[in-house]
Amino acid sequence: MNGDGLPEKFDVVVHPAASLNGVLRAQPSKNYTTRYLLAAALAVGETRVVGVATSEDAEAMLRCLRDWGAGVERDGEDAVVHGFGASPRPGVTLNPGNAGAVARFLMGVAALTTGTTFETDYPDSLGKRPQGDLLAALERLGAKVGSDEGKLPISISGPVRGGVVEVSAEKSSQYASALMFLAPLLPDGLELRLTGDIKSHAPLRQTLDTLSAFGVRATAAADLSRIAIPGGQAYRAGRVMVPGDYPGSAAILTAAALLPGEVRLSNLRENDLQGEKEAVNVLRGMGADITREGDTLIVRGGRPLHAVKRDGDAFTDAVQALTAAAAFAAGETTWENVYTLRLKECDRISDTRRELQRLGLTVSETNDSLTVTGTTELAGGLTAEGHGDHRMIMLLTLLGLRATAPVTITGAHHIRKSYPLFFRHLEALGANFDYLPTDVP
Ligand SMILES: O=C(O)C1=C[C@@H](OP(=O)(O)O)[C@@H](O)[C@H](O)C1
Ligand SMILES: C=C(OP(=O)(O)O)C(=O)O
Repeated sequence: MNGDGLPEKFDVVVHPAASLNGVLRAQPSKNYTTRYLLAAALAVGETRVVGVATSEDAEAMLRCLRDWGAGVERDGEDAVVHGFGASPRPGVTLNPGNAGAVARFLMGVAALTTGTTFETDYPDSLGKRPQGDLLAALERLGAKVGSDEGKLPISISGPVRGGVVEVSAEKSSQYASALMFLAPLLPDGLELRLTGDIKSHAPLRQTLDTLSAFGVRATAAADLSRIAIPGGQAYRAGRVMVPGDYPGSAAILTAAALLPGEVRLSNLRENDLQGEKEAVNVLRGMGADITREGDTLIVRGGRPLHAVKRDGDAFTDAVQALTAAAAFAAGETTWENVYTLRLKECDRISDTRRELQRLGLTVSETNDSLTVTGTTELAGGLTAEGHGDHRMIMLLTLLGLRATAPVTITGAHHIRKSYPLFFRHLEALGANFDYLPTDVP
């Protein structure tokens, strides 16, 4: 059993739900948890990170920071971090689990050390994701880098001085964010030139926001193609509060829109840089009834939805959840400019197309888009593959809630990567699940 009271490994049976009703508080943001914990470790002194996520990705960051020499204590829902400043311990092997952002941010910072090795216990997921563009930028700065053809396991040795450096932002924004965390602690800072068609602008702005919260100066062009961070700065220890998580909440909001009832979701501030905040407008554009009262969103569900065509890169981590809305929206919904979804925990274009087709939906893909034709009835009554991907599990769960017969999802424990209480939250709204342990012989 885990903190969520669920088996260590399990498949989930999703029972169709007639309605969803109730009040929830959005969990803490994944992207701000990883950023604030790292920035706290890069500061000298004590930082209290108020309300950190309890997900596997958050744990991965905490574990790696401890291994690098940070003091980390949990105090209720907070983390109290004693940072190592510009001196993470050299000669350490870090395991970032299955967390892409954690792995990449730490790889950037590893250039402060005279040697850090990265290994993952998720060789079939994080182990397959590309790191080459970040490694190339680190090499251009003078770091020594070893890798398995641009993939984990990876070793990085500094020190580096900094200067002007190009980094491709075409496959992931996380490479540039990694260098942004490194920059202020280098003697010469970094003047980053982001090359290629820049993806995931929103997380880059969250990184700038984090630097600013820790007193680090940075300037960025409006299109983010140039980011300058002077060297010789220090991260300022203090107190930061993690806001609510829009990517995970997008799944709750979509579930609430798909079924009759009224759901209130609090802790989602309006003035927030998470791109997945746009999920609210996407759902509204599809016909959902969502209103806001301060930090609370109110969904009155069960309205008929209609298809939309949107650039999904702006809300990359909400595309899977919104695909569940597309599955029941009249017409053809297309998510454009989503090539990078192929490079996440699974191939979120092809694997999604296959799972949805098996469920009876009409779906097509191009290299960088996904199109789903909505249906009024989904039979269900079969087993779908979770692909070890928390966001695929969220999508399939939402489809199961609206299906005629139950849908079973394999490897549903991988939900814990970002949203351990996902099933518990839906249960609180009236949904019904069976958990089938898969770790018993
Ligand atoms: O910077 C971050 O914290 C993240 C950036 C995004 O990745 P890409 O930049 O690879 O799209 C996002 O999908 C990921 O979940 C978190
Ligand atoms: C892709 C994701 O995370 P990461 O890149 O940090 O592994 C995600 O949270 O959907």
